[in-house]
Amino acid sequence: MSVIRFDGVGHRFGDELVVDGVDLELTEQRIGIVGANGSGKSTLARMVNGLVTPTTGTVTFDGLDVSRHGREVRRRVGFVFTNADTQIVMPTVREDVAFTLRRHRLDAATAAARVDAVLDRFGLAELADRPAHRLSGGQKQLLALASVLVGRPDLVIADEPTTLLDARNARLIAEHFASLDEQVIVVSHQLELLESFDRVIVMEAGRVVADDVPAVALDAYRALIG
Ligand SMILES: Nc1ncnc2c1ncn2[C@@H]1O[C@H](COP(=O)(O)OP(=O)(O)OP(=O)(O)O)[C@@H](O)[C@H]1O
Repeated sequence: MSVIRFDGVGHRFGDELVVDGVDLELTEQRIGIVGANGSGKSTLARMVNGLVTPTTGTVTFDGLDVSRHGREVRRRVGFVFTNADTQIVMPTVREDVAFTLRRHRLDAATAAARVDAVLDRFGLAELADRPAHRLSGGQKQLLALASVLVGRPDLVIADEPTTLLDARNARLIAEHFASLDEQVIVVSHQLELLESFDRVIVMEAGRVVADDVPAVALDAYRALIG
């Protein structure tokens, strides 16, 4: 597993301090982040692959300072957003997954085989030639995950990947996240999704207020929100 370190990390948007003095060393395979709305979870997650730069302190991924080596880190760290529509860039399902590989310098046959394998893995093979924007919400989220995983990242970060889905699709996506071989960091309000994880971090007003195995951290969070 990769090692993600936060050393004295803070982030301000204007006058608002949204992440405040965070020190963390993350080495587990499945890491969850929970917290109330506006507690800084998304900002923290986005700092791991340089989508947001810390105002103070440093974030490193396997020793690489993310602020200085953003491109290299982003090659190894995939990001799945809440709204899969924002991630679809190509007309069809197959083209959208293949788009991730455009800079991987693979020959056409190898790239096609990798795309087919990931479409199969997520039950998208039959939809390969469909317009990506016309998939259901659950299928779009699977497509977003497939498009990230085809690039074989070391780490996948997902920011509330089930929020826009109905209960059935939320469960399906949750099961996928719980069974990935890759290292994952998942921000979620769906606490059941994180119960089988290795570690859960609880954020409150930009600070880490609990950091433990899920049974302990999720109880601390439930107590916090009453
Ligand atoms: N680009 C931005 N510009 C200005 N303020 C921002 C920006 N992004 C986030 N914020 C503010 O930073 C604070 C933390 O936001 P963040 O999205 O990290 O919280 P969160 O815990 O993920 O919340 P939620 O559960 O609602 O998604 C909020 O007050 C938010 O309004």
